[in-house]
Amino acid sequence: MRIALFGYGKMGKMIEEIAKSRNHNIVAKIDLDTTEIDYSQIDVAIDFSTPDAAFGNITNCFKKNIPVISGTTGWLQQYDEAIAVCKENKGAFIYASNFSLGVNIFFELNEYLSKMMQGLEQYTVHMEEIHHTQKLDAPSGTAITLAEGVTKNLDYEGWTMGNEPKKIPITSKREGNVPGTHSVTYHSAVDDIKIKHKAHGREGFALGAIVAAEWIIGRTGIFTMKDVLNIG
Ligand SMILES: NC(=O)C1=CN([C@@H]2O[C@H](COP(=O)(O)OP(=O)(O)OC[C@H]3O[C@@H](n4cnc5c(N)ncnc54)[C@H](OP(=O)(O)O)[C@@H]3O)[C@@H](O)[C@H]2O)C=CC1
Ligand SMILES: O=C(O)C1=N[C@H](C(=O)O)C[C@H](O)C1
Repeated sequence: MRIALFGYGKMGKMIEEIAKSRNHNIVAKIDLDTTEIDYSQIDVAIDFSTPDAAFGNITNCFKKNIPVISGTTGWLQQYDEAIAVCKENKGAFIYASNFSLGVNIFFELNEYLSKMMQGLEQYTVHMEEIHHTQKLDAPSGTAITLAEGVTKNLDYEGWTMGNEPKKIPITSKREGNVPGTHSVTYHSAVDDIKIKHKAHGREGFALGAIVAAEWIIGRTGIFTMKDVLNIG
């Protein structure tokens, strides 16, 4: 596959390493300073850039009929608009707040647990995410997906980083070089039930993005990692 990397930071570099080990070619590394892109050389675009850059990068690829794998978080207020551009151009797209196999299993576990907690009014849920200090967005995209998983089954209306009634509280911590730790806790007066995922590095995110890129070639439509991994 001829891959274009939109964003050549921590994730872009990790994806390059794993892509090469799977015999793919990196034909473009697009960063803030890039002035020209030769779209004719690209089979698939992988975007791990910034909240401000993602929408433009993704929709420009759709307009050039290039399938897109998007891992950038913090830009989802423009998600519906991006989907419209994708559909207009009969494109192919996967966005995931987290591409690792482990977190996608954790997403399923989170939904299953929230279903089990239905009717147990003595428990309240809260979430915590811990990431490195360079992270631009908070809460993490993964924490937002976890909160959305809980609201499917329990009587909460979204999430909050403060203390609002009916919303799931999310605490965001920024520490050193932490690649990503997420936990979901159900608290009662007598006990806590807690599930946790801890990434040891960025390899799992990068491998998942490449597996998604391999999978999307030749397909048209909007997909998720559930389609790619066939889990749940
Ligand atoms: N879905 C998932 O599994 C994961 C998602 N992420 C998300 O991916 C994103 C990137 O993370 P990470 O690699 O750690 O961040 P980095 O800051 O290390 O890298 C982002 C890169 O994007 C570049 N950039 C800035 N503007 C543009 C532009 N217009 N076009 C292309 N690139 C641009 C930055 O360049 P410069 O430094 O010059 O500004 C930088 O090199 C974040 O949103 C993060 O939350 C991260 C890990 C896993
Ligand atoms: O910025 C990061 O590093 C990460 N971002 C994603 C998120 O916001 O959930 C995924 C992962 O946790 C690492």
